Amino acid sequence: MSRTIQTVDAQWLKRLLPRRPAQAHKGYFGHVLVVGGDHGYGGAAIMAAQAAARSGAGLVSLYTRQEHISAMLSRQPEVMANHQHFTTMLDRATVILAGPGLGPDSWGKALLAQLLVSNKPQLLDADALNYLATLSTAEQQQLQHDNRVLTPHPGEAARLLNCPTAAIEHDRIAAVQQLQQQFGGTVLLKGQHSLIAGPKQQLARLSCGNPGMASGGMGDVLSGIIAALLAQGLNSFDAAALGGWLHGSAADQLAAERGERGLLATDILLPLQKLLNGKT
Ligand SMILES: NC(=O)C1=CN([C@@H]2O[C@H](COP(=O)(O)OP(=O)(O)OC[C@H]3O[C@@H](n4cnc5c(N)ncnc54)[C@H](OP(=O)(O)O)[C@@H]3O)[C@@H](O)[C@H]2O)[C@@H](O)CC1
Ligand SMILES: Nc1ncnc2c1ncn2[C@@H]1O[C@H](COP(=O)(O)OP(=O)(O)O)[C@@H](O)[C@H]1O
Repeated sequence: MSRTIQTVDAQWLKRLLPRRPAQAHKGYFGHVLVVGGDHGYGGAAIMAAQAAARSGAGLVSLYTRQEHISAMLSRQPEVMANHQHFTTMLDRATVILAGPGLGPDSWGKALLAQLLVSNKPQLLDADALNYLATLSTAEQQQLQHDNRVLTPHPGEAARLLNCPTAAIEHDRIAAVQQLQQQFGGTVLLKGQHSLIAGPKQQLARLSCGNPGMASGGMGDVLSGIIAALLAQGLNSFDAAALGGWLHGSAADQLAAERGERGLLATDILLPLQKLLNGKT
């Protein structure tokens, strides 16, 4: 069935993120648990946690390798970082973000086996997607749920659909819809004019973003933004679409001020807070 393509714009922000109630406390805005950062990849998980904190989540925790804990705390002490008590951390979280820097090894796989069966809202990126691609169709179907966001780049999308990356890029609309049908929830297919397909036949396209964003860690920051929006109560489609718009619009502001070349993923955090609050 063909879906109408919606364009995400600033109106979505007004509609989906109204002013906070005056009596609000941190418990109103959810608790994101970031799971990632195997040896050598701590930065990805740290950037995702930092982006979630900067995007309005009430609380953010990070489960990672012991060697990354002090880097996280010195960079952003608001994040609760731990390398033990995974089950307790999973129980306390309201939203799970898994994948950035998680790696392909047994450490990450064991964590995924535990968290994928949770029915809490989830965002899966990077190595969590690569793991999903290794499961049988029956296992993939068993793990589907509507409040889950998958954020593949075209290389990851190709692994999920078991086809060449060129086939994804050849027909991105068909690819995002096929991913959504096969894996359920919402799928955001990254790249120029990212596409978002949701569980109720929704389809949206971003017109923001620029090639300055082609730098390592940019997707990790996107995952943190979307997870924070899930934590604030948005459904998977709205969180992915609005998160993608905030991410691309922040990058466009930076590119207009400073140019595209040399844009870094953590730079996105600078304009992000103003954008989130409707101040451009
Ligand atoms: N600071 C840190 O700690 C950082 C850590 N990171 C962590 O590193 C881990 C590996 O993640 P990754 O994305 O680099 O590896 P991977 O999926 O194998 O991609 C390479 C392959 O996929 C393809 N491909 C990639 N992008 C594509 C695109 N847009 N469009 C099309 N194709 C694309 C590409 O194909 P190529 O074009 O090169 O032929 C190549 O085959 C992961 O844990 C991540 O979280 C990163 O987040 C960076 C910052
Ligand atoms: N040329 C481009 N135009 C618009 N957006 C882009 C472009 N290149 C990259 N991006 C965006 O930057 C992000 C890159 O994510 P990803 O490939 O997962 O990076 P990483 O794995 O390094 O974090 C995605 O949100 C993608 O849509």
